[in-house]
Amino acid sequence: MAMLSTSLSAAGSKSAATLYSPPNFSGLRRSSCPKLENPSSNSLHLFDSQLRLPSLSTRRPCRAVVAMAGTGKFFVGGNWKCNGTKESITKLVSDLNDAKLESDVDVVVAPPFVYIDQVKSSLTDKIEISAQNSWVSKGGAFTGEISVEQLKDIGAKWVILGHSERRHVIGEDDLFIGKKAAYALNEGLGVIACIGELLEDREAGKTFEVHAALRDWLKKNVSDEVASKTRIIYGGSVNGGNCAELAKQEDIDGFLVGGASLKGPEFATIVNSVTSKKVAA
Ligand SMILES: O=C[C@H](O)COP(=O)(O)O
Repeated sequence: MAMLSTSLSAAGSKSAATLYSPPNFSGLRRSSCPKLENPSSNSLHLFDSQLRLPSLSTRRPCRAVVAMAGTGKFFVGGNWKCNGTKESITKLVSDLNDAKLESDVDVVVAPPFVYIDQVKSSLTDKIEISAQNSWVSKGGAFTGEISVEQLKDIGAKWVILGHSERRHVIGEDDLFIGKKAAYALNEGLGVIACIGELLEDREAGKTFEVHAALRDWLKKNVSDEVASKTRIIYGGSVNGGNCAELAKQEDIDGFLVGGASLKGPEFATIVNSVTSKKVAA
């Protein structure tokens, strides 16, 4: 498997939909977007830290206004991973509070557990808080774990599950991640579920095919409504320089950003890349 890159933001789930009272979603997808002339050379790759985006300049612009899936809102999550100190996080929160963010974007940040309370009490309420993990069931004698109930108690609205770093470094598997996701959703926490594509798909530039296949899978195995409501977001070296081009792509309903989310102004640029999605080429 490749490193994490594709995530399902499960805001379409019943529980999360209740939490966020989504407005009328159109669920419209572009149907007339022309195919890339040379998908293998033009397509984006999902990458780890060694790999970088290929040039996007040869990508043929899509002459269509993109209608977002899900709530109709772009979704940008900042995964701070195991980074930060009280001091650096104070600065990051201050930069985010000062930033001008497009209003029609769901913005979420995921600090390390120990800083959630600090962030929650100092960050603008326009940005919601996510955890980076949660326990698979109700809390109890599970040393070192954090329960969904505790996350809700401290004000978190989301949790990232299935991140490749937890799959490959910690050893979590699909079954365990699936149980965690089910528990969190059932308890009313939004889930950002991460699904890595195969390395050979990534290297063949099939990232967008993976996104489309995910949507098709949901359609066939769950329902048209869930397929339409689920936001499929992209993660993997998204930054201030490549976000606008990435945002235009069909079946990219937002981003999960790692390193670039640690810099407030750059993260704001990524959030505001939604404007490029709204512009008809
Ligand atoms: O959770 C985020 C992904 O692992 C991407 O991280 P990155 O933007 O630092 O490549």
